[in-house]
Amino acid sequence: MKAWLLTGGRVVDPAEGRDGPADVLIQDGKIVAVGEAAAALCPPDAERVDVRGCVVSPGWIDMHVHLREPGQTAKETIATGTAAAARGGFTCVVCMPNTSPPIDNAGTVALIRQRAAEQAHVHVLVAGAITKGLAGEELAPIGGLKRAGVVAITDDGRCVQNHELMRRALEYARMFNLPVLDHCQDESLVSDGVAHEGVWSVLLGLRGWPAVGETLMVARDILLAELTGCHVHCQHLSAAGSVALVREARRRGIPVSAEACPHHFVLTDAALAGSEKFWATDGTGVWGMAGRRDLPHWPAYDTRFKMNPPIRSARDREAILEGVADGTIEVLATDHAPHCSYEKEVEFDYAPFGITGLETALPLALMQFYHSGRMTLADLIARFTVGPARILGVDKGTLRPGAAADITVFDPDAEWVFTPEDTRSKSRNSPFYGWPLKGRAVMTFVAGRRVYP
Ligand SMILES: NC(=O)N[C@@H](CC(=O)O)C(=O)O
Ligand SMILES: [Zn+2]
Ligand SMILES: [Zn+2]
Repeated sequence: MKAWLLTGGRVVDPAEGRDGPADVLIQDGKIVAVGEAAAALCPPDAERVDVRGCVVSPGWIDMHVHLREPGQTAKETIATGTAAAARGGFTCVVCMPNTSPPIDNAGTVALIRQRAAEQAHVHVLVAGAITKGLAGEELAPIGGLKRAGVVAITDDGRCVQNHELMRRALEYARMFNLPVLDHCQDESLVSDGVAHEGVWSVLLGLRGWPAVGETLMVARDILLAELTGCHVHCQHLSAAGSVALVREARRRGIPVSAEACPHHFVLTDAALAGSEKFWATDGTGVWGMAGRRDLPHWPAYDTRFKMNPPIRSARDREAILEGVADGTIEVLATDHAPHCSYEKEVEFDYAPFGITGLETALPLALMQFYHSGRMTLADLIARFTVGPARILGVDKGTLRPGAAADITVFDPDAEWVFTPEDTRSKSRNSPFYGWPLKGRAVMTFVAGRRVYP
């Protein structure tokens, strides 16, 4: 296996408390040395790459991805989804179980792991279901799922409504040392809502989806985490009230964590009224966008802005930004949710929820947190590395010598524009086409192999 020497980059490894210029030597799939020793130990046939101006980071982990296998391969496959991940700077993804059939038994876990071993460009970790068929009625075989290799359980896309069943799920998950990831959503409050319940849903005539529909279930999960001692991780937080509850619960030492997604820390519900209204009312919230003339245009009711949970008010977005910056929200994840064009090209009401995200998360996170001055680079990188690694209990997210060489090299200042022609995903449902982006993955290594470019 080829050896690599990455020279002159800024190595930022929050796990090791390292931030500064250093060379990195990769050999036999592992990190061999970082710093002075790297050049000294470098074998003569190693490929040397000058990465001056770039950041060398532990490989980024995206713990919320829909790869759509088995059963929905018109939207995405393990091969295309992980190619998009590699290109976006991710070296590891956790795939969600809302496939067809769902990942609620050991056989399906084995199938995905085998296909991933053959076809994936990055590591694929599997999340199993909490309940059979994600139906919320009967527990899935949690012990069997664990033995088959899942790293967590979730009914993502759905939320277990029955609190007693959820309590038992947490008790089992704790026995098997699995975190429970929850798509926090009270179905009776959300009902058939399609857009954040607020001024824009009223003006646009879209059925409202109240923030409390999420926050109520976050509260339930905190109480059950306290009762059972099981780690509960709240997925894709979107509402200010949810952030406040998680902050307070973590202060009390309850085993709860949370993630946020780029669309919730970049967009607001004004985007549903079209680009003119969005930029007029909220454009200044996105770092570097104020006053720019090269911004894209989109019409009102554009279904690329429809996702679950919905993009919310400017106040909610601000709370998410604060929560990420102060560590309440320990993880950033994409919730990459590909859908076919024919499914999205319908009236807003009828379109499926979800947007792609693997190829734009890195620049959007850099813009909103690093270029804006809200966070240091090390703290931001931690949200994509040590954060998810800790919650999933996996030995990843560091450049320590001896660790597997999963590495993300990115240029934090590269300016570029994402286009639909240019994606590696099978789907085209990103709201961020045409946006002036800042920051780009330039090279991705998985277990010492270059997987991008
Ligand atoms: N986020 C979404 O809007 N959609 C996801 C489901 C989910 O993550 O809840 C999907 O599978 O399409
Ligand atoms: Zn979800
Ligand atoms: Zn999801």
